[in-house]
Amino acid sequence: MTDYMSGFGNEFETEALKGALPKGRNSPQRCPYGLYAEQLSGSAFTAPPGANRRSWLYRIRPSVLHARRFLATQPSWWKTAPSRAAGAAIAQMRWGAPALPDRPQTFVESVRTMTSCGDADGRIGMSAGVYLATRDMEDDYFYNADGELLILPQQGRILLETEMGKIAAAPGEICVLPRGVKCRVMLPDATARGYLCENYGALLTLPNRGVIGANSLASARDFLTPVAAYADHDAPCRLTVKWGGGFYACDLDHSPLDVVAWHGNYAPYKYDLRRFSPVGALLFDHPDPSIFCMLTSPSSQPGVGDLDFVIFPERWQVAEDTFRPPWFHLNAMSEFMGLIFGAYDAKPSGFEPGGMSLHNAMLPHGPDADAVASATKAPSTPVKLEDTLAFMFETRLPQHPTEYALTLATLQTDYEACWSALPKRFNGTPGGAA
Ligand SMILES: O=C(O)Cc1cc(O)ccc1O
Ligand SMILES: [Fe+2]
Repeated sequence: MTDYMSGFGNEFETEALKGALPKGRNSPQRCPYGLYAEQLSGSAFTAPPGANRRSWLYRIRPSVLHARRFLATQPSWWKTAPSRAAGAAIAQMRWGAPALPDRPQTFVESVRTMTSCGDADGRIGMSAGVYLATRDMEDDYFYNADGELLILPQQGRILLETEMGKIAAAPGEICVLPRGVKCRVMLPDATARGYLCENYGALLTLPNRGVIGANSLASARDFLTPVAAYADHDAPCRLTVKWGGGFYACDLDHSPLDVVAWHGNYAPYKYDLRRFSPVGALLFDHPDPSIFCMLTSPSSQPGVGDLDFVIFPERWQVAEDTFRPPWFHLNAMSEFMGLIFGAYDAKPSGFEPGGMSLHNAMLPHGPDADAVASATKAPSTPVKLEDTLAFMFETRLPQHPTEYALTLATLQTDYEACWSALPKRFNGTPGGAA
């Protein structure tokens, strides 16, 4: 049912009907099968090679027939930067996993933004949040004009039916839906919970590996883009568009997922995070987490991410005479974290699968008292961190929690207590207290 092509940012071509792709040109006088040719630009027409992204879609009806009059729909929990909730104090913050709603909500209706930063209109920054879906988007379609969506299933699979093909994703996998690509989200397991990052800035891309070289981390060949799949379905439905932070809907008389063939380098994709090949400390010390960056949205500052998507996968820890968990630190960038499964070494308890934390720019954080107690005594033998998958959305911009985040029932109001049992070890002797 789902089939994929491999590679990252390739020039793909795919047709659901043989001969549907025009040969050797993009916009012939008449397209095969009477299809309409439509270009979807993911970058300025003039963007340099490497950054220039666009695809040609051959569809049953052009998108202008999808866009009747759009009417503003009701406000949602899906917030867009700039947006600041009143009364947010500076604090390290942590939340338990949010519960699924007890009423039916589609993927789009169920998005709850936790933090946002930058400015969607300025094409800078991101938002981080969750989806808590309990209903298929049967006659509901959606596209996001404000940014690309990075979707991380945490509980329950999703079937992301896009106009460029279908993506099936389970916990442990991610998918990316580019700005402007129409979709609906179906729930093979009836409900689905996961994390969502909306990237307003430059398209996510593979980070520079620098001295690591041409291999390791995420490999281009492990990214999967769906083959063309279309619906020739004439029935009433609804298209919702997120544009400039607002939501607008229009009625349609046919499915907008009607692309029979397409070619180009702007398309949705998925990636299995278990394919990531981590590189780490082989002798001593805990390196910076940037070694675990799997995708980045570069900013105008060289080497600095508007958004770095960093994962903490299963791996061996072998460093000798080293405090192995993350160190105490203050970061110029801000860190939103989530946990897909297992436990995170800096927070052996309290940070639960489906939960979240926010360690904002220049706010101190690090391993909790329990992690420190065990890691300072653990033998320096090789240890495998197994059955664990945490991630971080790291951005150069400070993140602002939403009203939803500040009032969520699972907000751990005593989070900072996880450090309060850290003992004073200094006692004037070189060995310190035992
Ligand atoms: O704060 C965190 O838990 C994330 C993190 C992990 C790490 O190994 C080093 C730095 C860092 O911010
Ligand atoms: Fe950190």
